Amino acid sequence: MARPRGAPFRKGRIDSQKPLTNNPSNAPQRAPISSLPLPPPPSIEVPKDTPRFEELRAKNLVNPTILDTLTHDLHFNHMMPVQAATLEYLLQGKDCLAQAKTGTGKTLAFLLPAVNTILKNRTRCLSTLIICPTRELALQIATEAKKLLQRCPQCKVACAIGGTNKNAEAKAILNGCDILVATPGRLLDHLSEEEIHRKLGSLQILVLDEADRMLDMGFLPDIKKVLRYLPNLPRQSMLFSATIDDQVKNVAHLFLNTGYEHISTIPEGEANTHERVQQFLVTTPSMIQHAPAMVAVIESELATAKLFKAIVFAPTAAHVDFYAHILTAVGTLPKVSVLHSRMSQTKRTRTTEEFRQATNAICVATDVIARGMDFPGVTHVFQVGLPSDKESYIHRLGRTARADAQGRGILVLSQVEKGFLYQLKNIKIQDYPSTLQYGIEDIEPALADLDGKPRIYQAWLGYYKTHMKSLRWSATELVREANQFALQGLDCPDVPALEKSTIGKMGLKGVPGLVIAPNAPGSNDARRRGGGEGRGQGRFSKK
Ligand SMILES: Nc1ncnc2c1ncn2[C@@H]1O[C@H](COP(=O)(O)OP(=O)(O)OP(=O)(O)O)[C@@H](O)[C@H]1O
Repeated sequence: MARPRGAPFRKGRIDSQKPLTNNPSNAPQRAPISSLPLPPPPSIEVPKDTPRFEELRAKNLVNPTILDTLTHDLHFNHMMPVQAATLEYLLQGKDCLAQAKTGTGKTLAFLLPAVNTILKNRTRCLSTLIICPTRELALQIATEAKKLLQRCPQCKVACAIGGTNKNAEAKAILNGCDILVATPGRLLDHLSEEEIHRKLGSLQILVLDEADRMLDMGFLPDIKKVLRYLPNLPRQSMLFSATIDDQVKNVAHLFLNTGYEHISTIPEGEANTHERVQQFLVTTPSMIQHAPAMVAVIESELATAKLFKAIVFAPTAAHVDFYAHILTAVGTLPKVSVLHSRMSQTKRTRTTEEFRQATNAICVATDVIARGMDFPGVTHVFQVGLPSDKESYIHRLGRTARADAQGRGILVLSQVEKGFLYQLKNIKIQDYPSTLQYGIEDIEPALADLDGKPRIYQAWLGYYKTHMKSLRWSATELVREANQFALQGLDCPDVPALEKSTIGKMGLKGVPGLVIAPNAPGSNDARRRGGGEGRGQGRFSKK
């Protein structure tokens, strides 16, 4: 049963073994987070049956300086399986499409051959172009490349990502860099400048990280445009991802030389999530309980965890702000931060860095950090509400249990969203083992000072509109659910009004239950037609 309406926000009270009662005095006592001893981060255990990097020295395949960096500075001794499977092949300059589970060292698998080529035939021109989907990932890859090149200060790494000073980026490229790590949009901006375009004139290596994302319908047109800018010279191309779909296989030939290898370290039919990640499902009666269920399951996990560094994934930036507000209001949880694309790049980069350094923390985020991000020591991944697709589920989950560490993944879905589980065949997800008690009343005090409710409502509507088919909802049902979410889940006094143009863009024109913003052209028309679309007319308000 939920906390009585209006009672104070519950604090740290879930016993993962026992159901809760309403009485806060029954809540198990937990030491404040700040007083918990902090064990060291999980150690990285690389399988010992893979070859050692030193074997590449004996075979004279890698520049000795790079090998010294790997083994002495970075303390990498044994290869990870994907490195063992691809390195010798890639070090010979061949092309490949490579697939390996999340967090298993794909970055080094493409960086090592790239860096080796740079040192072998340094042209003083841009030699390697690495394209990836997000700014954070580009910055991370650039950092990894710099680590690998730490004994070669003459080699430079630059980034071209959106949201930053374009002139400063252009200057770094024009001053001479060996590796450029870029996101597609900003890269195209730069390439339209003749001088920068010329810098790619002797490109030797092209890498598409998160290849399935880079080659999906969203990014493919831009990537094809980039391809047109590249010199018509022999080059080595490498495509890497944890998930490779048919679309990638269909278009891979546009990027890879004929005869390329498709190397996968995931056996046919095996799930591409790790056995090391225990995966659980929390089912809520409806979507309005997503937020209170999230609080309850986080508290439940926290009660038994020695360390708690969690990412909470939410469908939209507005959901992220909403969930972060609710989690912050609990008061007893580790520090909560947010990451989404509506933030300034400076803030995004600072938050990413702080979360990277943290040992006990919660980061609420959109898919902006779902792929590739290597935050050390993430113990839990929570996914609240429908993930956009199976790949998103897998990549988000892959933020924990990296490089052989352990982790837990918890998916919170409402009854109506559970059809999504059919997409996750081969992936073992158990029902959450403890009884959780929660109700919308639990979060009501926090809802009272929640800003931007209309924005959250609109984002909810926009997100679930794209999933109507899988939810088997008509437009009317979608709006009915959205309105219930606004009135009960967000505690709005009335259904928030939407601009007529927004309704049109969503393809929801004329759907009953929507409220058109007052003064917007059309709202009066709608009333004249007897559509009942005015704000707070009773039909769509609480009272
Ligand atoms: N041979 C190695 N020995 C020890 N640690 C390694 C080795 N190779 C990579 N790592 C570490 O493993 C972690 C995960 O690597 P990486 O980020 O490259 O994974 P990934 O496969 O690219 O993941 P994703 O699919 O999420 O993009 C990193 O912290 C990296 O430094």
